[in-house]
Amino acid sequence: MAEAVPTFGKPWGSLQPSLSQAVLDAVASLGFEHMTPVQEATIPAFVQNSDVVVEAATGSGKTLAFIIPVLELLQRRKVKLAHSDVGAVIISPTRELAKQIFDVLDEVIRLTGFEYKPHLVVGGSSSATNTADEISQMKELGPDILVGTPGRLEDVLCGRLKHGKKTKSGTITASGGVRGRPSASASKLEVCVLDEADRLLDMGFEASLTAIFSALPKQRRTGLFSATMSEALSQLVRAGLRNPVRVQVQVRDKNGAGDERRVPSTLSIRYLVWPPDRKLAQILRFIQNNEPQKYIVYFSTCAAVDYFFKLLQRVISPRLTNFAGSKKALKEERERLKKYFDLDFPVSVHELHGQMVQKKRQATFSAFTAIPPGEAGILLCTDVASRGLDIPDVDCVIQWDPPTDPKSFAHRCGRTARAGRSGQALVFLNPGSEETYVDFLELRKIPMSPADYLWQNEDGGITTETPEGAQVSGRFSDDGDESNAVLSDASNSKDDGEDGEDKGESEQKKKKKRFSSLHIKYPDDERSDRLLDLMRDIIATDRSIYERGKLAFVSFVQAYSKHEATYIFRQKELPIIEVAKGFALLHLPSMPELRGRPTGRFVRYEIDTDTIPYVDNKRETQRLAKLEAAQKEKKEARQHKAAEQQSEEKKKKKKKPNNTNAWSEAKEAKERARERKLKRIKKRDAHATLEETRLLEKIDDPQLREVLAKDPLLAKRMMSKRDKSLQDIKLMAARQQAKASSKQSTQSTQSTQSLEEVIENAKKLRRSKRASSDGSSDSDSSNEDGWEAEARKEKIRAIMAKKTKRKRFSFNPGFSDEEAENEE
Ligand SMILES: Nc1ncnc2c1ncn2[C@@H]1O[C@H](COP(=O)(O)OP(=O)(O)OP(=O)(O)O)[C@@H](O)[C@H]1O
Repeated sequence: MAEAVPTFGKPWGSLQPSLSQAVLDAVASLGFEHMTPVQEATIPAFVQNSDVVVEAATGSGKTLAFIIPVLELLQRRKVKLAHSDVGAVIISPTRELAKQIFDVLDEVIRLTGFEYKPHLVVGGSSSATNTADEISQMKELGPDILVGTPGRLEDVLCGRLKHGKKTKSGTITASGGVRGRPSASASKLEVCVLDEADRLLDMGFEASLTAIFSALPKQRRTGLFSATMSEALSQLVRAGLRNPVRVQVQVRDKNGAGDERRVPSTLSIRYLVWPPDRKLAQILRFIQNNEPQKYIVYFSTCAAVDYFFKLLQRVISPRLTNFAGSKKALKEERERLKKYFDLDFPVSVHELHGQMVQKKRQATFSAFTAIPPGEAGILLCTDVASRGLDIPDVDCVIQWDPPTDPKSFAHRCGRTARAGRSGQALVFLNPGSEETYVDFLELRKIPMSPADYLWQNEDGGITTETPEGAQVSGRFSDDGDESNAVLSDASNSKDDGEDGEDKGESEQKKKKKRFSSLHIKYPDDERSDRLLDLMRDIIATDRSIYERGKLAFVSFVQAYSKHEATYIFRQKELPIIEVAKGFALLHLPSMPELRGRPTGRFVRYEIDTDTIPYVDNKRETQRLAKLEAAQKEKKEARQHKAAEQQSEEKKKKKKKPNNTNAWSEAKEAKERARERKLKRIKKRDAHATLEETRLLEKIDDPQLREVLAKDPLLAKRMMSKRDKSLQDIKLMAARQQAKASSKQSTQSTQSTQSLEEVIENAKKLRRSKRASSDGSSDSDSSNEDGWEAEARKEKIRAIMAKKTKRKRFSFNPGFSDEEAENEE
């Protein structure tokens, strides 16, 4: 059932089937004369035993759209519930929302006079004892309706896990688990409601929900409620609901005309595309420019909330308790701040995020809700407070940056303009691809229009007029071109050309203007810069803010990469230096995201960060003591290192002469070895000479002796016992010598000739010997030639050998082998 309905519907009494009188009286006591469209469409279907899936804008009255059917269905039961039986379960993703639903339910029950006992079942107890106490209290009470978060409801309805481990998503780990007894019985349950159902799945509660469903009877009514639906939710609908009635409430403008939208028609959403270092000044100017009202400012991380909470507390309401200095100094600081932020009404600052303990969260929520008219309040929070929270009279929602989950955008804005009241929302976008976010939301039926940039005059007054002569210095974006366009052309002419123009053309124009700001040079806002300088001065006096600032910036940059719409929020295009300036950082932290970015535009605050004190005296004393100890330790470590280095050097020095000794020793050893070798050579030479002399002495023939003396090699060969053929030569030579002595011949030549003859004869003799042994008489001239050549070679080798040092002892051991070869 999809219906297009106006903002308010029919009177409560017109509903069919009609509601019980007690319920009608209760809504009348609440001051609600008419149903809202979602109530009008949902209550009859739910009461008539249909499962329902309801999608309606924020603040449209969904809570009563399920609370009333829950009470009516329980009223229609014929059998009363036993003490331990639960008749209805309402599941919510966060504790705050569960508490809020519980409060509305409790109030309506009180007003109806029904005797149902509601009970709140949420996590957050700090100890097991507390949990045990809660369970025993619950058992004693015997509640009929449970309102809670999935994890704790699972414990109550399925039994608490005694052994084993539950994972974040509620499943039990492989080690298995043993559950205790359930604290309440759901076997008679009539109705189960899942509020912010898509969020329940987004937060990973699927396993817990499955466990809870398994403990509920199949014959029950189930209702899913949310302002946004997702594909996962459709799956859950298919799995857990039977023939559900779908209620989708479409919102049109106040006259019931125009385009369908997903946000209330009374909500005006604006965006501001400016460099991110102007956000803080814009927020303060926005507060100053309006009547006292309630603001919610959303940040993407807990650390950012924590930091800006501390900083704004100091800026907006500096007190002696959060100020390190004298009364006079505090007065002076207040005066300085007044120049940039001057209000004639009180403003309180509050924080709410998931890392705060439950008690503090609840206290903040109550304090912010209780801000009286005429006072302003700023609640800084994360998306923990984006869903379902019904804080009365929130006039404006500001988003420091768009949410990582685009679905949260409508929920954040929906904290204002609730139940027909008007409200404003403002979102800051960085120039560049983030401007596409406007079209992205338009496609999701969330229309936005551009906001005015607020300037501050020297007298402190706020204006939308760009100051005359505002300097346009440098280009903001690292990627932009050098176009001379000035932002005022785009931002301050948001309504230009709208009237009387064709819509399509106007859309084109709007888009063109938006994207043109990519290349726009932004006029300097000196007062915004001076305000940031003042913030830095403040931070430099308060260590707790300084430390939070670094964490906040790092967490912000890291969260930026987690945006689901990655094509819009590109880490590379994030103007990170301007973001750091906007966080009023004293210096840039070292982080990978800053690598390769031009950091020249960031001016480091001149301070030794060790000197930044904590305002809290006790903490500062502890820090100083720690610092001193650390410095002492550092000094000692330095001294120790220096001493180590010295001893190392000493050792090296000692080793050096040792090394020289070793080297010289080696040199000496080498020298000695060489000498020994030379000695050996000499000895061998002497021995060889002695040998030669002895051999020569054995030769009787003086001529031969003379020849052989000149050719020691030949002599050696002739004398060698191994060389039989040469022995023969010797004998032959002796015989020839004897014959020749009788003949007359010239002495010098004859002796040589006779030697040649001797050799020739020896050859002949050998040939004849071989021939006789072989039985062959063939002479072999080639053999003769080979022999001669060999003899000559031998002589040359000997001469060569003479030339070397080792001529006398280095007879080539292979020579005889070679000769033997030739012999063969
Ligand atoms: N019939 C009605 N007439 C006037 N005001 C109503 C009516 N029903 C509910 N309201 C008021 O409207 C406000 C928003 O209601 P509720 O919190 O139920 O909205 P919701 O649709 O659940 O919003 P969200 O999606 O943000 O959770 C509440 O302050 C509530 O008191």
